[in-house]
Amino acid sequence: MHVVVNAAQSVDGKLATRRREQLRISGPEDFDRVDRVRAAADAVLVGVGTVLADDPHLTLDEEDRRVERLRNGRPGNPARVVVDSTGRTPTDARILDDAATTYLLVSASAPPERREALAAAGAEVVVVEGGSGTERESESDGDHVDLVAGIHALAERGIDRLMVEGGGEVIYSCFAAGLVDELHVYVGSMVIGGRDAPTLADGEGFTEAFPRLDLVDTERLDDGIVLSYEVGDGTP
Ligand SMILES: NC(=O)C1=CN([C@@H]2O[C@H](COP(=O)(O)OP(=O)(O)OC[C@H]3O[C@@H](n4cnc5c(N)ncnc54)[C@H](OP(=O)(O)O)[C@@H]3O)[C@@H](O)[C@H]2O)C=CC1
Ligand SMILES: Nc1nc(O)c(N)c(N[C@@H]2O[C@H](COP(=O)(O)O)[C@@H](O)[C@H]2O)n1
Repeated sequence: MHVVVNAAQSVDGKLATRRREQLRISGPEDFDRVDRVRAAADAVLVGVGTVLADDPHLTLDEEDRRVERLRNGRPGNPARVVVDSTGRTPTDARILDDAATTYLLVSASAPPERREALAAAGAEVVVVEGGSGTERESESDGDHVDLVAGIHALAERGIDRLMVEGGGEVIYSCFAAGLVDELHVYVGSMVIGGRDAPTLADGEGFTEAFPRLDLVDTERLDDGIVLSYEVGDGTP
């Protein structure tokens, strides 16, 4: 599985305001780049925090890209994935419409009535049991979905290239589990501020063994810049 993380942040590293409302940091050129990255992916993943805050759709904007995917024997839109331990995704969330397959990765503790309600609303509910048996070590804290096992479950469903769009909690967990291969960050020319505003990587934070990144490209788009990294093996 190849995992690409993409997000947009302010110069001070925030993904949104302290109110956690959706904020357009990217401009049209960057949103077009994001659409290209989505089009190349088999699935786009977000955390339930992003679903609750943004009610995203996570489909392609550009019809030509959908047509090209269909011509190549792929679904018109990439699948959508939400990591949602207890099934908090609202049953009327936009992500549950029929524009694409939507996998909800829940943990074994998700109440059966929530699983049933979400399946009835159109989700493919996948109960992720901890311990994936892959070479990458499980980083589950017991409460959240075990991302390593979750990625394994997605791979079993034919997903080879996964785009992670956030938010900060999930991006941190992906790094902590050693799952990230590429990181693309759009830095918009703005300051958001706020100690409680979400950042690119929240969670517990690292105190050692910081993931090391190789800067492989920079591109000026709109009034900001895209920083593209490959993720190293942890050796400084
Ligand atoms: N500018 C940008 O590019 C983007 C901005 N955003 C913004 O980010 C904010 C949302 O981010 P954030 O609050 O961090 O939420 P996330 O989208 O990262 O979702 C976090 C939630 O996902 C669930 N989860 C399940 N498994 C895991 C796991 N292994 N690791 C971490 N989380 C897990 C948890 O809820 P539970 O315990 O219930 O399962 C957790 O609270 C919003 O304000 C949104 O607008 C979001 C995406 C992109
Ligand atoms: N790349 C990027 N730039 C921004 O400025 C953003 N606010 C986001 N947010 C992400 O995009 C999702 C919305 O997708 P839809 O337009 O609904 O398809 C949102 O949920 C964030 O993941 N991204």
